[in-house]
Amino acid sequence: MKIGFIGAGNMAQAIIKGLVASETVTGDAIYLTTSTVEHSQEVAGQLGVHALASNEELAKTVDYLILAVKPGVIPTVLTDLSAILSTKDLPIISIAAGLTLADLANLVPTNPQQKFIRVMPNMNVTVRMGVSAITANTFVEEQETFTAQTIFDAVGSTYLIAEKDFRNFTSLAGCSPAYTYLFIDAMSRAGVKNGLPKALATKIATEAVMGSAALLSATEDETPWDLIDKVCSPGGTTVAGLVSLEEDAFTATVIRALDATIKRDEEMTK
Ligand SMILES: NC(=O)C1=CN([C@@H]2O[C@H](COP(=O)(O)OP(=O)(O)OC[C@H]3O[C@@H](n4cnc5c(N)ncnc54)[C@H](O)[C@@H]3O)[C@@H](O)[C@H]2O)C=CC1
Ligand SMILES: O=C(O)[C@@H]1CCC=N1
Repeated sequence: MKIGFIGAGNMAQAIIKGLVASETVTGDAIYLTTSTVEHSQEVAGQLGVHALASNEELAKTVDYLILAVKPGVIPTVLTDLSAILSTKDLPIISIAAGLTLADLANLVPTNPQQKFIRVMPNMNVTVRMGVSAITANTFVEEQETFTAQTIFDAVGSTYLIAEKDFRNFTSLAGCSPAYTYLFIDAMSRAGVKNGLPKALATKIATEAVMGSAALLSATEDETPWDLIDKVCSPGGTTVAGLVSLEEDAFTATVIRALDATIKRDEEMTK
């Protein structure tokens, strides 16, 4: 199976690295294009995959096509592929935020039965701990959805969800690595304020967050609040910090931030 990536920036590179590391496909089965041939060759060389000269050539070559360009670039890319898509049965996977299956279908008027699969991954695919949502239009066969799932299972976990839940999923998984890094960095700055070197403080905060997530993930029937209670010694240090966080509306602030991502996704769809 040959997989093609149109666009090879943050996300495509993360997926390719994870896919190759998982040995689901070899670098030899992966093809990419970027905005210039020189850049494509440079990135492909770094990743050990093939660069092709144009998006048209890529679409002719591969069995599955992954659109990994910014959402605003997708209309141009699909218009350029219109002729090929009218003759070739080529499932297209889009990872773009804010573009629905219906939006994508409207961009390929030459093939009213064009197969589109929508995936919302996150950056953690780089270390094969991504969380990806998958949905497909009615023209996609079960086996093809399964193949898309296999690609993203190789770089983390996948959830087949209804398209109506994509925005919610994007806020919880697609965007949240950025918020988690912000939290880690904030803790690390506190460490610096109180005398530790930045690199050491960041390493400690990162490992603390990683271990906390691993513990929560490993517990079968405990909620985050059950674990919070276990960390808070009566009259101790943690509860003092917890009260301070909630005085500053930590939970409400996070919910407001995720609501903002959903609102932005809605705006991008219009
Ligand atoms: N960055 C993230 O954490 C996530 C991003 N996404 C989605 O992934 C997509 C890509 O995002 P990033 O990788 O962050 O963007 P990026 O800006 O890092 O990469 C975009 C790539 O597209 C290439 N490109 C631009 N025009 C092109 C054209 N006409 N033909 C071929 N290649 C072209 C650029 O050279 C670059 O390699 C977006 O649609 C975004 O919504 C989805 C989930 C997470
Ligand atoms: O910021 C964005 O729009 C993309 C989608 C999810 C993560 N990054």
